[in-house]
Amino acid sequence: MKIGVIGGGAWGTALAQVAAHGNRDVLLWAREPDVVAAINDRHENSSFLAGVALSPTIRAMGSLGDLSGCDALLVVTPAQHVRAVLAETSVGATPLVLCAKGIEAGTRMLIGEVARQVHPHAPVAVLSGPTFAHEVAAGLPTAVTLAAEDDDLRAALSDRLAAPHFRPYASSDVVGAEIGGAVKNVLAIACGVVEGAGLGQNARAALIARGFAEMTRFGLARGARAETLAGLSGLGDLVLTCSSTSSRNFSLGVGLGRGGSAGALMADRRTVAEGAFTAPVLAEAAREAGVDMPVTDAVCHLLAGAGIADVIADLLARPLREEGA
Ligand SMILES: NC(=O)C1=CN([C@@H]2O[C@H](COP(=O)(O)OP(=O)(O)OC[C@H]3O[C@@H](n4cnc5c(N)ncnc54)[C@H](O)[C@@H]3O)[C@@H](O)[C@H]2O)C=CC1
Ligand SMILES: O=C(CO)COP(=O)(O)O
Repeated sequence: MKIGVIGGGAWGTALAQVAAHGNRDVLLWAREPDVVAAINDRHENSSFLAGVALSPTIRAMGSLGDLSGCDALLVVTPAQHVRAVLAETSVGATPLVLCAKGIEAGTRMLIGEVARQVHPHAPVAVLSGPTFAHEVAAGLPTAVTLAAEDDDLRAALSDRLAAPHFRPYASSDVVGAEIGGAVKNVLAIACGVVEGAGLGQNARAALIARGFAEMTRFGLARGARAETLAGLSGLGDLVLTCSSTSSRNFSLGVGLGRGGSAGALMADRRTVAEGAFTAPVLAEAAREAGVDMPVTDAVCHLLAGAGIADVIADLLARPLREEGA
């Protein structure tokens, strides 16, 4: 199975490195000519994944047309760009493995829904989980959820992408795998705020637990399975990104918690903090589904410039409720 990767950011590059395990050929499309040149000439991506010696069997290209002939395409651009990039890619019935974590603004579509709309004949899979790109690229042990409805596709992709340090767990719950990854980015911003504002470890643990309740309510309303939400792509990734400044979303939250404005914190950054884009659309989608997501709403207010003290006070002043409700 010849793998093509769409997106030469940190995660696309790390996944190309995984797929190149055992000196297998991998094609990688990157948007930036300097990234294409650095990968082909020096086997490095100093722009997005500095300090990693890439496999020489990874070949980078600047034209999406060069990916034709691949047996599966990993889609690893930021969520808000997936539609445009897929529309430029000749896909046909080639399986698409979606690795971006987010919900499309405007349409409120999960990325799998976007992919199916743009390429109705392409089977869709989702790869998601607790996976800091730099750790994966360094060969540290990592486990992910690999979800696809089709049994054969799931097995073929798991076999092809598994490596001694990279362990996919198969699932047929595509929607569940997607929702965990999208929602945890928003909750990671909230946990970063707790850190930045010095609200303490108790508050962070409470946010993780109540955030997971929120993720579960939304996921179940959208057809996800509870065990997927409690697995690697849901709870696993939530715990990772809510506890480390290696997370761009958590770091954005730390900045907000210290009193920075979202605009200033997001300006000029070359890397993506998906939660900032997902939060408003997730809040809309939750309202549409009749699901209460107070932490997500709080993140939206903070991103829109509300003061931390007011947002925290509002969150804590909500009526008391049953834990399982
Ligand atoms: N970095 C990580 O550790 C992980 C990232 N992800 C997800 O992977 C996706 C990609 O993130 P990263 O690789 O981290 O990106 P990154 O933050 O390292 O780099 C930004 C990427 O955005 C691309 N980009 C910017 N403008 C674009 C446009 N108009 N059209 C297409 N692409 C554009 C850049 O070419 C670059 O590849 C995100 O959804 C992220 O949540 C998932 C798991 C781990
Ligand atoms: O998704 C990730 C780890 O699983 C990366 O998180 P950040 O995008 O917050 O850095």
